[in-house]
Amino acid sequence: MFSLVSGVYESYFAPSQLNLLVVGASGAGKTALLERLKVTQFTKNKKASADDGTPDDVPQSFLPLRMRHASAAPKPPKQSKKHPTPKKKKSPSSNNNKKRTWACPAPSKYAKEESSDDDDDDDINESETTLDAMVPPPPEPNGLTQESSREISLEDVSLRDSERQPPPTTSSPEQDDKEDEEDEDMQHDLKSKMRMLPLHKIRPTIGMNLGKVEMCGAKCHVWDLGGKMHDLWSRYYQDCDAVVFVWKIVDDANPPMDQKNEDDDSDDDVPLVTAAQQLSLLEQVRDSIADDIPVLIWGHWFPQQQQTQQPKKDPAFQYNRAFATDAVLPHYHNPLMSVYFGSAKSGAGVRTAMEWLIPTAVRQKKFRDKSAAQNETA
Ligand SMILES: Nc1nc2c(ncn2[C@@H]2O[C@H](COP(=O)(O)OP(=O)(O)OP(=O)(O)O)[C@@H](O)[C@H]2O)c(=O)[nH]1
Ligand SMILES: [Mg+2]
Repeated sequence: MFSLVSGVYESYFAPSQLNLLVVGASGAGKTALLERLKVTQFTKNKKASADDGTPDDVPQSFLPLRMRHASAAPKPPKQSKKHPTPKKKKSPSSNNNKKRTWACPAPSKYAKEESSDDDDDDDINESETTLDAMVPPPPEPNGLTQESSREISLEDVSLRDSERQPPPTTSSPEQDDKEDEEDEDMQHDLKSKMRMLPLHKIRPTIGMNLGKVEMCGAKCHVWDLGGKMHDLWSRYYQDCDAVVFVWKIVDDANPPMDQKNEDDDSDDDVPLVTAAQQLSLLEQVRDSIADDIPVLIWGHWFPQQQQTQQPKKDPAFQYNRAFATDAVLPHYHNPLMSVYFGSAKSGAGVRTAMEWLIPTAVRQKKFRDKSAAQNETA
């Protein structure tokens, strides 16, 4: 009887849980986007509910081309609890009030194994985030155990963002703070009494940042992976429900002055990233992610890129040359892939983009769960 009641609750009333993977070239603005998500006010009636498009309602064009979970062991229809999280500790470098913890974003198949003393974490605090977490990636789909995965996991990386020295900057902290205050005026969809972490405090990610954000009624575990670790991204593909590919809008023929060359040894400057490199990365991700996983390409516009080496004659011309939709979207129509533009700094476009992605991901997840259950009974 209890299982029946809990099953009904899980199916119809419990909030959805999603694993959201954020990837993109180093310096593209993934962590900045994560920070923006935490302070963004989403539309109340955009809640992704169980009724938000049942699998039966999915048009033929939404049906997956490759069923990711069809051959794998079916997942439970819902994650009743969130991933196990070791005890939290404050990062020594933390200069704000956010909690910084070490965390393990274990794949959903291990969710059952977590202990009951994690219950106090079940309610996701939207402002709670695990920054700079060095975490073991999910196990390989080829049967590697977690232990063996750890041998080559991100834990092996000895550097932590928090242990680094701040980069040499041309502006003083006072100037940065003043700029941040000025930016307050142009914020979009900001939660009341909330303020985004200042951009100059965001360090390059070594490993992964785990953010827990509630968006459109879904509890999302946001995995923000370091761009320099793209060889390890594939470990997360199997267990994600949606992907955000952060595309920094650049003009290869006219790079901004404040970018550095790849050969520069310093990790702290924003690396030079070209459209060609990003396209190559995007192709790798797209080839590896199952077709039934929604992919949001987030075209990230950095205002300072207007300071290019050559004076621009026509901004519209330059913008069009920098980013053409044809370059990033496949030529076939895939309704599970979309491009949105905006800025993490101001929040412009963030709400709209996520209000497409999250309900789509919830619906796709329900479809996969139902298909997996059908395969099990067949
Ligand atoms: N002006 C401006 N700067 C931004 C914006 N987003 C990020 N930045 C800056 O760009 C730099 C890189 O941003 P990150 O969010 O750390 O980039 P990332 O993709 O997480 O990079 P990795 O962690 O190295 O993979 C930071 O110094 C930010 O301050 C933006 O919207 N506008
Ligand atoms: Mg980062």
